[in-house]
Amino acid sequence: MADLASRITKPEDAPAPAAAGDSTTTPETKVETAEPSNLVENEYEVEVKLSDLQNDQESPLYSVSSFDQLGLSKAISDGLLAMNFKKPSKIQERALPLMISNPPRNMIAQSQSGTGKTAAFVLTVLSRVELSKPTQPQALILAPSRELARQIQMVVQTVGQFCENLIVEAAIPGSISRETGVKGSVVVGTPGTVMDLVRRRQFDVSQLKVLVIDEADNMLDQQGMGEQCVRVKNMLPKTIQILLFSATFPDKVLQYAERYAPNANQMKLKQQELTVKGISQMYMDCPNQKDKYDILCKLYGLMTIGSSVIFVRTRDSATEIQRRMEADGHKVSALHGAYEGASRDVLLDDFRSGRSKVLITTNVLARGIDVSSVSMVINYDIPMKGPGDREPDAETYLHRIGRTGRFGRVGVSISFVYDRKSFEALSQIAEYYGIDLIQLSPDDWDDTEQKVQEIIKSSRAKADYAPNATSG
Ligand SMILES: Nc1ncnc2c1ncn2[C@@H]1O[C@H](COP(=O)(O)OP(=O)(O)OP(=O)(O)O)[C@@H](O)[C@H]1O
Repeated sequence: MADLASRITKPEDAPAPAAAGDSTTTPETKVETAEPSNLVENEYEVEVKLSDLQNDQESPLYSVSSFDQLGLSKAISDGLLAMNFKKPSKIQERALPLMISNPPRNMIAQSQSGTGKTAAFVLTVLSRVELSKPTQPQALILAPSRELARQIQMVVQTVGQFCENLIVEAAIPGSISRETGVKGSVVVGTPGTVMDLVRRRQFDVSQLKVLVIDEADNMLDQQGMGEQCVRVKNMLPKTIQILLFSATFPDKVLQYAERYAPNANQMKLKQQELTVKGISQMYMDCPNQKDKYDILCKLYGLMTIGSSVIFVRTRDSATEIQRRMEADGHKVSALHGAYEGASRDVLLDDFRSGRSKVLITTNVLARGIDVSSVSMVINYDIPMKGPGDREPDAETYLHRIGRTGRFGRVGVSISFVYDRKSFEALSQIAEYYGIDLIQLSPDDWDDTEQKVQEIIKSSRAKADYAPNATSG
């Protein structure tokens, strides 16, 4: 099978694990291979500090300025200080001045997963809100899932903790009382619920100044929530400032985004710049479909060193794997769309706090979810899209693995392949981003364990340098 994939490398050609958080800058960047074993050791002995990364021009966390230079109010700056945000990341430093300047201008902004896009738009929103009108909705942030909407709501509240009278409401199923309607200056919601609230006249959108769409490529996709987002926009004031954010903007969606947010400033990345180097991307060559489950169980010990997310294709397989793993004595949780909202909230809260360490889920949590203790992501099924799941879904792959390696941390992703279709799909994804995947073999468990463990352990060591060990 190896001839199918020039991008998939055997262990002996594998690059040494990357230093935490610096971004891939060129497609062919490889670690020197003269003495690979030494290089690997060196990587783990040298601890990379967040401040070093933020001084490294190649890193997406690099910036030359401080938050003080960005013209934010004292209350907002105090919020950032309380969160221990010392310096902006690249996207924050570059996009913020464009977004908060007047007259307001639209923005389409792309930056790698885990590089602080949320704070970039949250700071803009907080800069625009008049706190003297605390119950008048002035900013609307849309996200694709209830979990992401709740997480963003929490970030707005945390950054805005010193903004007096700031009320941040979540517009997700079951959160807004019919009697009162929406009564906050900042509203974070999912498109369907927002549309219902506006139609029922429970959400006064007449004074909205900013519309943010997070995960915008996914949200504007005509196969997904595109139509709903257009309807929401049509209900809003024509002068509203529109900010579109994502780690991925495939060309087709970008053209559409440019129409949705006309005359926008743009910050774009090249395809080969999208992967985060702190994530060591590996793949497990499973003998067949049936063996995937046993291999997963064998990995269980490694998965619980930090926290892990296992992505599967369907709700049914999430439930089935959970059932089998629990029957085999493993402690895991499953979260997907079939659960009702309140139980989803409890499940994710348990995972955030570390009460549960292994989460089995579908694409519902592929995007945006920020749990910094996640050190491993498993693609139990390679993400596919299109009719009959024919094409590899490169965007979803990137968002899924981006649940680890947050803001300069390191992590591991392991994608399971077992037949020609899954192998080819993964090869195409690797080719698309210009990445070299490291092969793991189920026949050499010592080697597998060593490779994965080294990285996970170094991620724990580096957690000391990170500003907030578990956030969101
Ligand atoms: N300037 C900063 N200094 C320190 N930590 C930061 C800074 N900005 C953001 N962070 C932290 O980095 C983590 C990742 O940020 P965030 O969730 O906004 O990433 P993102 O770019 O939106 O990722 P994704 O594409 O996965 O949605 C969060 O835990 C956040 O608190």
